[in-house]
Amino acid sequence: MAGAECLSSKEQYILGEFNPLLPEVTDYLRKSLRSVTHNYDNEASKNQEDNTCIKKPFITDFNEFHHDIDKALTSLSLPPRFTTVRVNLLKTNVSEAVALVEEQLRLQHVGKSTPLPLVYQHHKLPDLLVVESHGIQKVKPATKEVVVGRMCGSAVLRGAEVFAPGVLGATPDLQVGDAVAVFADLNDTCLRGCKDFRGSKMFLGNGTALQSRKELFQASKSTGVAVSMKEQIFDSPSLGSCHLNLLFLQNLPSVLCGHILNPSKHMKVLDMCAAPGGKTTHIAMLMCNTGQVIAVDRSHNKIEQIRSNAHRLSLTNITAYKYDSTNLILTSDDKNLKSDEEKGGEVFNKIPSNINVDKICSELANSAEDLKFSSPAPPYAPSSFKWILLDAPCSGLGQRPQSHTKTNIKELHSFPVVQRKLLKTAVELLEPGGKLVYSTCTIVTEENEKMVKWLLDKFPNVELINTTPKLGKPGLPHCGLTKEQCEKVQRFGPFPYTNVHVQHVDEDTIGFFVAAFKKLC
Ligand SMILES: C[S@@+](CC[C@H](N)C(=O)[O-])C[C@H]1O[C@@H](n2cnc3c(N)ncnc32)[C@H](O)[C@@H]1O
Repeated sequence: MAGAECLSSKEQYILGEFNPLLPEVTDYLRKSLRSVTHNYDNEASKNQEDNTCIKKPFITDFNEFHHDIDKALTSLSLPPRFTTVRVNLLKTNVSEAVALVEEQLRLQHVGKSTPLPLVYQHHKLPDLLVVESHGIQKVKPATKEVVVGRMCGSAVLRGAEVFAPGVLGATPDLQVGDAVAVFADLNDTCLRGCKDFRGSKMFLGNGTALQSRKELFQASKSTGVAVSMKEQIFDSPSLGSCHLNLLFLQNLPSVLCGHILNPSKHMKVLDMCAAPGGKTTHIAMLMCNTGQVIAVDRSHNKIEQIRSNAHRLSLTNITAYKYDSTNLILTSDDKNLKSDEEKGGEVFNKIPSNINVDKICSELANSAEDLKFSSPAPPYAPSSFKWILLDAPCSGLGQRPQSHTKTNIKELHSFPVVQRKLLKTAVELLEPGGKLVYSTCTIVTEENEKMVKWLLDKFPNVELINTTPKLGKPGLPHCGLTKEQCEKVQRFGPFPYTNVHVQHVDEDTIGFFVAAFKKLC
């Protein structure tokens, strides 16, 4: 495997220098993505032989990518160097938000030798701040160590502290105040309470222990911050708990989705796979807290997350339902049922308990338009919505950073099946003239370009429309879409570089794909 380490051949891994995917998944992607570029080359050379005009590659980045897909996949083990934060413009403005973030960064930066990260408004998304950090740093591991799980490790790489439940192992004599090196267990082999972990691990940085070994492992349930990070090998800012009602940490392409959907105020929007509510709350904010965003997710616990995020951002135009979105269409049996519970939907009160209900009612009364929404529970009649977002469950292979991802080929093949069911439902629920936005956070063509092709073939009454603003690259060629169609969708990653010299925020994001459709009749 050129340019990428295979997990298992080594004990200690270096950030950004290994491919986190299973070998079988790497092979699958190598074929899928390489055949795309090879086909392109074949076509180009055929044109040359025919003496017709030579087609210029319309995806220039993939020229370079073509030569080293394996290297590009190693970028998945690195976090993006640019952290993006959405501003709740209903509660603050961009310059105030920049000042708040800068203040937070100054507090975190005490004692560090690197310059403060830059903070600025995104060049095309008015509600997005970019925090530009310095990427990989040289840090020498402290002698004592703690080992954390992969999820906790990814969070630390994106600027989080180490929380006690994420800690798996620690040096025997660990005391409060000790300097500790933090490692991530890459193969899930570290047992809780381990004293000297020898499995595959990656150094994340040094911190100060806020809990002793005894506190971490003797208590039945350890909570709170276990290690406060001081020097990270990747200097992502820690903004996760900062000004929770004003700022929302969100990846750039996710924020793009809300802008592409661009719903009108006082209208009704369906978010079919909504939890934890990042895009739902953005859409609700873009609608200035008017109208109604119906947020559906099939997981009960995750519905609570939508509710809590809506609450934290003071958004009252979101109604969340636990429901399987593949069954969202009203059938004749459903019509005979009366209550929401009978219909199978679990309703979550859209007004959080500590919000002044009288005030909200009087605000709503001022907006007669809003009153027409009486929180209808699913299922819904066909053609019920003018705006639908389907941020589909996907293989997630664009997420960054990833460490030793467990997704296997069987799982990879399962996602297009559910995506097709959800897309079919979405098209039925869309009213003629309505807009559907489809997105995934994966780089797999079967879930992206090829899914768009499937939809267009299956539903002749649906048209692919342009997505704006343009921040991503066009879709990949030779997946069934024409050049014009490729230019309408947006693809982010995998990027053909693995280091921190990327200059532009739009070229160092998670892997993502977004397409938009209009229903004609
Ligand atoms: C990519 S995540 C959505 C992220 C979300 N849109 C956000 O921006 O915060 C996909 C979600 O789809 C949900 N899901 C998967 N299958 C579903 C189904 N059949 N019906 C409804 N939700 C489903 C999962 O529980 C998961 O929360």
